[in-house]
Amino acid sequence: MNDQTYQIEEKDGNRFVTVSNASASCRISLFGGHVLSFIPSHDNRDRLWVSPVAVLNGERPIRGGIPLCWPWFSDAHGKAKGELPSHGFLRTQMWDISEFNCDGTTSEMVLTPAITKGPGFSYECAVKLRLKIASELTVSLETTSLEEQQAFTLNCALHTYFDVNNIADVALEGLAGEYKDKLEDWAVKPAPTPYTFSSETDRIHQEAPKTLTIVANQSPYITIGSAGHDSIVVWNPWQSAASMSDMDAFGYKQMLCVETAVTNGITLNPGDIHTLTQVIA
Ligand SMILES: O=P(O)(O)OC[C@H]1O[C@@H](O)[C@H](O)[C@@H](O)[C@@H]1O
Repeated sequence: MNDQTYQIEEKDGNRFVTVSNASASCRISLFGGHVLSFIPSHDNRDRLWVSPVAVLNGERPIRGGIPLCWPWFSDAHGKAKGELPSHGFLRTQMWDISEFNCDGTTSEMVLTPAITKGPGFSYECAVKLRLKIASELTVSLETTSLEEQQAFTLNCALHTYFDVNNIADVALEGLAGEYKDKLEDWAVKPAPTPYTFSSETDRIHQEAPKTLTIVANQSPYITIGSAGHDSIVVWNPWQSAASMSDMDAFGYKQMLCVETAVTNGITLNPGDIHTLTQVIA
């Protein structure tokens, strides 16, 4: 293993990995297998947002970066709300680095979680998070069924918080068709055109385009590629941020979650591999 181009810092009971190469740098919390920043060298601007008051010591999920949702999305775990953790249990456990390679301009890292079974999910499987850090960041959450006979179904998401500087200047391009509005009891509505933001937003889009663009001040700023998904989730808590202990009251102005997700269930037969990928360019 070439460990010359990443550093590990231990802090508050957590471990943070910084990967740097000629193209970009990327910081990862091993608690959650959670990408915290992605900074391309050409403009030195972080494409990801982390709340200034995020809890990073492992006591709760990290508000910002790329939380991993698995094996269920939100509270869709089949039990009463609150009985099992929102978004599953990958984002609240320690991960290990199992592979690393760097050729100077591209770094590839594979992370593995300690636990893949728990209350609410009892199937045999292996999970890997593959990161490719270059001028683009490619994040792939891979699930392999190790079951011998039975099939199982899961949901998952790359719940990315993009740093948008000022939400009032932002439009999201590429979404069409209908979405389910969590804020209005899952009412089905058409995607707005233009897709801008002026209030709390919590939507599951049923059309799952491969490419979306975050436009800032009428210029394309971030391109989001997606694969292995059936939905796109768009979330901004707006003033509800004021009631979140790990977000400041105006934090919503700087962030937009655009999540590459499976929310309708993917069924894996024995030996099947599912890969959910997001590419941030
Ligand atoms: O606070 P959490 O568990 O990280 O979830 C944040 C948000 O995540 C989004 O994906 C959900 O659609 C929202 O309903 C939820 O509030």
